[in-house]
Amino acid sequence: MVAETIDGKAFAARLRERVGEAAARFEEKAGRKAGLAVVLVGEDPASQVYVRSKGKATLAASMNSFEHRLEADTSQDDLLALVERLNADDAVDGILVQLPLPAHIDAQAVIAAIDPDKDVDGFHVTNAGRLAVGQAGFVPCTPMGCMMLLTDRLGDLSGLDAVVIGRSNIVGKPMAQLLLDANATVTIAHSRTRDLAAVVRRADIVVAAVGRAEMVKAEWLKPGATVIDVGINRLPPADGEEKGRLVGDVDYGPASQVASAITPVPGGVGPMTIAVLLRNTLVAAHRNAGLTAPEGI
Ligand SMILES: Nc1nc(=O)c2c([nH]1)NC[C@@H]1CN(c3ccc(C(=O)N[C@@H](CCC(=O)O)C(=O)O)cc3)C=[N+]21
Repeated sequence: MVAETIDGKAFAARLRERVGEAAARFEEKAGRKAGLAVVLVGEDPASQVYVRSKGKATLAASMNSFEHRLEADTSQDDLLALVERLNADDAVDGILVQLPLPAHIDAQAVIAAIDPDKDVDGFHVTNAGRLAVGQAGFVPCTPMGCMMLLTDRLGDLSGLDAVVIGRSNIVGKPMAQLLLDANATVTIAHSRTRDLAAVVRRADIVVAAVGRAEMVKAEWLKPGATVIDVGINRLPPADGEEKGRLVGDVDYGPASQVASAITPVPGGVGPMTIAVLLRNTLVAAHRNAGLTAPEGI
């Protein structure tokens, strides 16, 4: 079997297009643009790349982008004060504080300071709680993007066996909850799981979110499984390369001979994360303006 590639990049481009059209209609109705504030502390090169691409995508979708770049030695109090200003700013519908933060800052305290109704990352405990009990709120962008790719590909997920590898608050746990809400039978595997290969072998759906390059092997997969690879890992440079290749958590080449469909890295889940962030921001804008968010974005 040769797996079909799930083109997250193309799917995300279509989603951004729809969000952009809806954002233009929002501007007509509300008399202002939707706005996303992104806060970056320090100079981590990878974070700078992400922040730049988020800013570009936000402007391209007819929304305002407010970028706040702070020195690496910014105090927690100064960062909290900025978050408070953004909470109070009516032009700001969504707030994203880029993670990871420098070690001297308590990331949980910063996330807790964000108004839950501007928390377009869905990281605030209020939104985690809303997801856990089935109330409307913001769902973390990466798992939401994975769900869109899965339902687009498979339709109804009822009764399917899903294995999520990884239990982070940002991806693994919310991913498992979304799959459960879609009536899949969900297993969360992690570093202490005994016989991971046997657990993965049962799965119709495998979501890999461990952050270890090419860890999930083709031999572990059930033939015909649908594989969503959340990992983005940079390999050490090979001979003659300046930078190492980007690879996922799944050993893509061999796995694509066993799976029926698989997301590539890059071009899979990553672009979906940004597209869902824009969607969440537009939903926040409608709520903040007292308007109902359109269906189907
Ligand atoms: N508060 C917060 N929210 C986040 O959502 C958040 C964050 N902090 N910190 C960093 C991670 C990482 N992240 C990515 C988003 C898009 C791609 C993406 O579009 N990747 C492309 C290109 C990869 C490349 O070439 O570097 C791809 O996979 O095809 C990747 C990674 C969001 N994050």
